[in-house]
Amino acid sequence: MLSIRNLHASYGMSDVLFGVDLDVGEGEVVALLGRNGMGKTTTVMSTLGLMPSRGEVRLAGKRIDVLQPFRIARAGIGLVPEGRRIFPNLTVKENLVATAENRRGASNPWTLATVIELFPRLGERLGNQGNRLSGGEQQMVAIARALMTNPQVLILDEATEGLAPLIRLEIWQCLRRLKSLGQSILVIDKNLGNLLEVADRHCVLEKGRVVWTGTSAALKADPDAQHRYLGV
Ligand SMILES: Nc1ncnc2c1ncn2[C@@H]1O[C@H](COP(=O)(O)OP(=O)(O)OP(=O)(O)O)[C@@H](O)[C@H]1O
Repeated sequence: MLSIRNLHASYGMSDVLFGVDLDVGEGEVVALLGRNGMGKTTTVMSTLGLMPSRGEVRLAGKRIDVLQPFRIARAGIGLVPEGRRIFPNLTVKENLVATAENRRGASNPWTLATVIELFPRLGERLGNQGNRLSGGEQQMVAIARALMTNPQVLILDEATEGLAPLIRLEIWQCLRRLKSLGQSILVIDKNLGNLLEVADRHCVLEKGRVVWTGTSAALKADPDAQHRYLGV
């Protein structure tokens, strides 16, 4: 579904990614792992055309690295960004409908009604402004907003960062539900235990290079790699 080849990126003179290859198959959940500063967010930003980069990025077989950033998003990538970035002065409902679309004509598209079914709490908060929500509620809005673009691939950068334990559980449960519905997902998070349980495959970055890829079972069975690359 999403295929990234030989991705290079830099901030000014400083090179940060050195030929990253990454695949998310249809209906697959892939975790992008690595310690702080290894290039995870940069990979996401480059994939979305939000920073200068080079390499080949395909979505459902079509080159998207040649497109303008807003067209990349419209091509079918839904981003839940680090820090959520919901519109603070819009209500929950306005946040959700602002970018909603079903461009590819999904037969069972996400709508306001179905995202509220996924996150009932949002149904009670529809009229609240974004800046009056808890961190967990903001993350639910960010996920629901991305889903309402009916993306081919959903990308979550720091899926549960800074959230209360119970809300984290809800977010992991939501990801399991999305997986069961066949949603392709690329997820970044610090909680390896949850990622091992939810993700099908893992891709580990170290200093802007992919140093390990494999299934959850393979990563579980490789404490050496966990220790070396993730400091576990
Ligand atoms: N705006 C920036 N300007 C210059 N260098 C940056 C900038 N953002 C990130 N970097 C550098 O790029 C490298 C990769 O950062 P990136 O944010 O992609 O890492 P990450 O794996 O997502 O880490 P984290 O878990 O801390 O978010 C780091 O060395 C970081 O210092």
